[in-house]
Amino acid sequence: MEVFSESTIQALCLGFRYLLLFFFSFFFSKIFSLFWLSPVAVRRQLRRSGFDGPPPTFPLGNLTEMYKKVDVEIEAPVACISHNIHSTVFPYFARWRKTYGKVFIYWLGTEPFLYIADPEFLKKVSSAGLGKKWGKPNVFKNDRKPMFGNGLIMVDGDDWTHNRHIIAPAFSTTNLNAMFGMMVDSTTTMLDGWSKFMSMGIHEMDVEKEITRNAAEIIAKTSFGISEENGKKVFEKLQAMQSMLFKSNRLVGVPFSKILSPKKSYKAWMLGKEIDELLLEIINSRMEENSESSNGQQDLLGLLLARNDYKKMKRTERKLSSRVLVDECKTFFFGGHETTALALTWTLLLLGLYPEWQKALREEIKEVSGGEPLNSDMLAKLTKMEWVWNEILRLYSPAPNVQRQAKENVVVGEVTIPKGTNMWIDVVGMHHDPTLWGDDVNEFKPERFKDSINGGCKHRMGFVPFGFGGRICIGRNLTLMEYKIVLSLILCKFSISISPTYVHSPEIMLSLRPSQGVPLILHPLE
Ligand code: HEM
Repeated sequence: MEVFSESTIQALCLGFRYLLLFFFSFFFSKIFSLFWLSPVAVRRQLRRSGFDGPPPTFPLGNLTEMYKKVDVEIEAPVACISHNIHSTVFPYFARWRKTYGKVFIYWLGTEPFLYIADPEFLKKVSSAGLGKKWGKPNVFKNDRKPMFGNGLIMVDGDDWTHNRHIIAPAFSTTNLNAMFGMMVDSTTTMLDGWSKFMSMGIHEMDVEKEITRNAAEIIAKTSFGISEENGKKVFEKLQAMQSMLFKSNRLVGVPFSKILSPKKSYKAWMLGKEIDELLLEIINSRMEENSESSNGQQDLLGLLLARNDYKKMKRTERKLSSRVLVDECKTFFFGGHETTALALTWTLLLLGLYPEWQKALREEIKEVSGGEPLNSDMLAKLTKMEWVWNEILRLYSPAPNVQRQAKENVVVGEVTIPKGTNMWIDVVGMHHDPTLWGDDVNEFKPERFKDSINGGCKHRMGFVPFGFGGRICIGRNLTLMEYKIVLSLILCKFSISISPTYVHSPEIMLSLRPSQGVPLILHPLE
């Protein structure tokens, strides 16, 4: 018996075809609108507001020009080290600035970015961005997910306010002082290793590697109470992921770019998963113990876990999920060691280059400590060291840029920045701008910070190594303390000079790093 007549079946097939056609048209029109029409509308609006920039192509935006190979002259070692690094690390920005000025639009794929190297404009943006108008760019949240997840550095809105409020007490003076001993111990162990090498006649070493490992150990112990062995595992995997995600040019902002490099995306995802599992194990065992760290003070993980204790929670508060806990740990593990290690590494390089400053710092340490072991009160008196610290953060800012995204239309002075527009604040560009700092902008002159916390910069927003506004770096006091401890201990034990094998070629790999390491020659002091 026939259930459907032939004509009914034909009508059903036709209907199905129309449905499919409708579905595909709808899907493609959505994609077209999302990745083409909306960006074009944003571009028109920005141009109407007076922002120009290099013309983008679809779907790469300006990536082709950004990734164009430039003949970077690997600088001659040591004798010709120049601190004029902006056009080396951001050649495309240096080029575009000549044509379009210090504020212009460029495109990462189909994502509009407002490039900013004008502190006055940044000031206006910053004061217009109170509340929740500015957040972190979705394109980076997605791209850097395996690295930071929804940790403090990436999260926005109420979640950011909530998490920052919980985390801030971990950086109180009491907690920082309690970390002092651990920082000294880790560093002393590292330096004992250096002394052993020297007793075997080995005087040259790549200090970047050593300092980075030490900084990772310090953050693992002080913030999470993690054993050296577990800390090392997390550290190695994070390093592998960083190199995978940021070492080569990628199609950030290009629609479906992850599908275009499936192997890389899969590897990054796998590494992210392995780190998450390791951290989850650590979190669970801390939960079983007690939310207090072993030495009685509340470290970062202790605070996060205590916050999750039902007995201490307010009725309106939400519990932090395991996902959030893992993401915060990842964020702090990475953010907490890499930048500090780089600041120290660049410092050692420059102290090798300017022995008069090495001598001045050594004398200051001697004067402040009177030959006694360092303590936290002494650190505050190391003022010349603080000038050097600031000058390093100016010339070789470990965080070379800061980004934001307009979460709604934002009025900045006379212009409206449309919702969805990203901002790229070129920290290196501002720190090397002669109109802000004078003709000696590319010289190493720590004394410029002697009488001014801004180093004599003509605009207070021209020096922003730790970002600005409410989202200023939460770890800035911790990092300065670690910097002073590690540097003091090194300078008291060794003299530093630069190895003739050193090649000066700073590169951006998320942070600003020496691409070929920093081989130094060390000698024990009498
Ligand atoms: C020389 C060392 C450091 C530099 C140059 C540095 C730089 C920065 C910058 C520029 C920002 C602002 C990012 C933005 O606004 O988008 C930031 C935020 C942050 N930093 Fe640091 N940082 C350093 C050390 C540290 C340390 C030691 C930690 C942790 C122990 C840390 C944790 C964070 C976190 C969690 C944020 C996000 C804060 C928020 O959005 O509320 N940083 N850092």
